[in-house]
Amino acid sequence: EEYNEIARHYRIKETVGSGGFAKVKRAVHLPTGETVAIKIMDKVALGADLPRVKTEIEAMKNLHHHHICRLYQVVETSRKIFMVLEYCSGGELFDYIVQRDRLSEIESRAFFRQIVSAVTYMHYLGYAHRDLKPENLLIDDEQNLKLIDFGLCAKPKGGMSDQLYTCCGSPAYAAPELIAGKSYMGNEADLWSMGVLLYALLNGFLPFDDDNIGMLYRKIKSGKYDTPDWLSSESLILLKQLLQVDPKRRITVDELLNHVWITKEMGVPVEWNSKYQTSVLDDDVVTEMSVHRKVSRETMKAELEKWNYDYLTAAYFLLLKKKTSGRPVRLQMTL
Ligand SMILES: COc1cccc(Nc2ncc(-c3ccc(C(=O)NCC(=O)Nc4ccccc4)cc3)c(OCC3CCNCC3)n2)c1
Repeated sequence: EEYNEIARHYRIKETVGSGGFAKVKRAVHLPTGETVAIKIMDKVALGADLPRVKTEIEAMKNLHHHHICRLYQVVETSRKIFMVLEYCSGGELFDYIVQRDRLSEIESRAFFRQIVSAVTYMHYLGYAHRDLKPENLLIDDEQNLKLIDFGLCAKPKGGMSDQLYTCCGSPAYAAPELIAGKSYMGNEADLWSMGVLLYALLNGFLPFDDDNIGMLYRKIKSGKYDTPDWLSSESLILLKQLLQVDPKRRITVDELLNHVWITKEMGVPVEWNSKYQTSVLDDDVVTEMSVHRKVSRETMKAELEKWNYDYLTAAYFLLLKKKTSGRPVRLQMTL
């Protein structure tokens, strides 16, 4: 009976992944036919971590970016929290790299620019991610990356490093100042993780790796890593600026946006502003929904502008997604 409300509008399919507190299932939004991901969390299992989920949900309501996984709807029952999220049909960037051994500099640059766009957007809104790694970067059906935070680690800037031990998995992407237990700036730590990510894209393996956690920490703090001969000199320069052990000497997002490696063959700096403008409601979608619900456009607009993240918000975002993908803006069965 916990699934009744969610089952009214979604047909639940297979599990696509599970992590500490959550299980993620693929599902179909029945009124639009669109595929979504539903993250299911058990409130009892979450225990003291329940407030973190609420924080994350509020954060996601403010994070509207084409390279950040979108939240469509939240359903809370007595024992469960369901987050209806954007589904990425290409799976994890991690698997994509593993399948190809390593990516070319051209493909690495295309992906890395999207990561820079999403992270810069977050930082400008005052958020740090703290768990940037290929498992938290998903590929959508247009080969675009979508940043997620599966481990409930996204926190507003600044924070204690105990977050790392309690919620973030492998420290292979963690900045030296973070694992040293010092207080640290979330955005500086994100820049380090982006260095580890770029290294993983270009090489197909990690700059700092060891089965022994103590050895791994020593390698991270040393800041020394192998430089295979396929790396270009510009790649080496950028990696050196990102994987700077001293956070105060590390490159900043502003310097990253138009870095010579980032703009090479692209000609333009990274555009980090969001392509989504949620302030103005889309007329076609409002029309389809008001006709379907047999209410006036004004009534439907007023309802949508509450942004309750209920089934109306989900229908709106999913119809809008259909429209931008060139599919008909049509609602099927009763909404
Ligand atoms: C094709 O085969 C496949 C194979 C695999 C996956 C897919 N697709 C597919 N699509 C969508 C998801 C998903 C999206 C968002 C969230 C989430 O937790 N959002 C919350 C969120 O993003 N906060 C946030 C973001 C930025 C800043 C602040 C907060 C959770 C899951 C998924 O998950 C599967 C997991 C499995 C374990 N590793 C991580 C992904 N998988 C498809």
